[in-house]
Amino acid sequence: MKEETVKQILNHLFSLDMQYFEENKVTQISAVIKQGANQICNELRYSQIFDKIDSYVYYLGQIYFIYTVSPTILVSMFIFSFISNLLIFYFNQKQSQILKQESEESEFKDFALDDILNNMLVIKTFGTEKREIQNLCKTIQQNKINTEKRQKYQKIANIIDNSAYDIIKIVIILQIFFYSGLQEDKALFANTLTEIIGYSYCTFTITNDFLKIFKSQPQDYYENRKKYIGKVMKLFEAVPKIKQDYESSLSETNLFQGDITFDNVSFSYPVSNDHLAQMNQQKHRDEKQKKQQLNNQETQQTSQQQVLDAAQETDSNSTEDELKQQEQDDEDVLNKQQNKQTDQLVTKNLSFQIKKGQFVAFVGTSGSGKSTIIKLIQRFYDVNSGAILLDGQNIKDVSLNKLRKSIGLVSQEPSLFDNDIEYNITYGCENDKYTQEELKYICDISGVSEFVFDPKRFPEGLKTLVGTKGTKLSGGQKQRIAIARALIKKPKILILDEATSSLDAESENTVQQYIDQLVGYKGMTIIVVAHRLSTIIKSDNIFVMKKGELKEQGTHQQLLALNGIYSKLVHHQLSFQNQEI
Ligand SMILES: Nc1ncnc2c1ncn2[C@@H]1O[C@H](COP(=O)(O)OP(=O)(O)OP(=O)(O)O)[C@@H](O)[C@H]1O
Repeated sequence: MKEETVKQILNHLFSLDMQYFEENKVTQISAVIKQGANQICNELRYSQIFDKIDSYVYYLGQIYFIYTVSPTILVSMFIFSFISNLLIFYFNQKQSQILKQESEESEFKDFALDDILNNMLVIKTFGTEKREIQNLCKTIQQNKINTEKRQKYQKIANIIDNSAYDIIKIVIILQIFFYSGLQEDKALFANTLTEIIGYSYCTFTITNDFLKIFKSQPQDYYENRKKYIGKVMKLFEAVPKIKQDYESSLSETNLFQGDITFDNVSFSYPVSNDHLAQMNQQKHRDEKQKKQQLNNQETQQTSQQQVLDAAQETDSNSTEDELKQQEQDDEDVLNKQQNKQTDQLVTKNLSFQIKKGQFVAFVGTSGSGKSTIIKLIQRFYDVNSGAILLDGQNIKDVSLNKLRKSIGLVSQEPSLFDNDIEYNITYGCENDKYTQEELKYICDISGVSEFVFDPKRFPEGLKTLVGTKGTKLSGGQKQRIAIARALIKKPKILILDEATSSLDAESENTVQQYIDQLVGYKGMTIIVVAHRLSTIIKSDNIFVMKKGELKEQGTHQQLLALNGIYSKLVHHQLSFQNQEI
């Protein structure tokens, strides 16, 4: 049941576009899935209460019997059952309030722990181990206090639960003795004693179930439901702006050939929910300030000139009208911005062409939009205006699967799966469709063979486990595995997004040599985003970006001769390197 729920959630997650994952923390999504799946399963179990209809029919018979013997006994049984159940629910409620807090804290503790593990390097560099331990201990301590409190309430609820049933029995016995004193047929009355005591559980169970539906437990239950299932439902409310079609399969011949055209492309990032929330908060703060100012203004005006009251009132009314109008305008702007883009264009009227088999590079200052262009080519986002064409087809009109299968990406910090090297390299091969010769060849051209087949350092060869996020490998090794992983899927376009910029000079040189050898490989188009200009000197075309605009383009020599932005960048880097030396 749980697997099915998790599967449905994951299916939905995979249907969402990259924007969702750029806006939401991975750890939070993971917690929602885990807790939400549990709650959904509980809900399904809870609905089994309605399966008890049979038992209720049976209880009704028992109630009727007690009623015929003595309605007073029946009423007193209900009253006692009701009171004791209320008490039990009260303590259960207390318990679950704390449980809720406890689970929030434990969720927070998990995030804190994840954060520590993900930032181990930063913590060690800054020497903040002690502070991290103290912070985590504080959370754990608070968690412990709440657990103790919850256990106390649990004990009280258990005591009442156990004794309530006995108290009801005593009450029945006392009442029957009282009645038997009045009844003539004492023997008959005594006979019913055992039967009524035997039936006493029915009022207890009925009131308990009744309260479960209408009183505190369902409330707590729905609280939790709101908390976790609500979040899961919210997750299901998220709709992809770009439909994902990861299920369709394609043959290699159907892939794009690698001609890319940007035709007057302008783009700005969509407004994120966080940003919207911030804007809302700012809007409320501004409103408050305006109202305060308006009040001050009114008080001042009244005390200064009473004669002009009437005229002033008109004025202040008009100010109020203006304020209302302003508020309305603000709201309109906010509404318009929902599901819309920010005003800040990240690329502006961008037009260029990349021909099949070319080796091109994007350079420019930080924030000039280079990585955004890469995201747009992969259609992680849709453009505001203009069009991106692949082999002459607008990418909006083609299958996303075909687009993504045609592209191999190597990013700055490639993420590897906690498995062996072979698994990571062949990750993109559908149904393990690859031969050992193919794998060996890919390892050779990507530079993986250079280290992986060294029996001293890698006795397990391709079966060497890489560790979580590839921690057992160096940056250069990880990068070469990422290149091999991209190449084995035979992409028509290979994108290297600052693939070597986080490496040291030596590793960068090694990786760069292998990248250089790939130029012209099977007519593959190679797009490089580079900071170090020495790595792109041989490219067929260099696009120079500044503040989202394409300022220059040409070969290294042509751009140097132009003596423009590129030439300045080159000289800047050269003087910087000389200084370093
Ligand atoms: N997911 C995002 N949401 C909103 N704005 C973004 C997002 N990603 C990037 N930006 C903004 O878009 C602009 C261009 O960023 P981009 O990453 O494309 O630049 P870049 O040239 O690749 O920079 P760098 O060389 O530093 O990596 C920047 O102003 C950046 O703040």
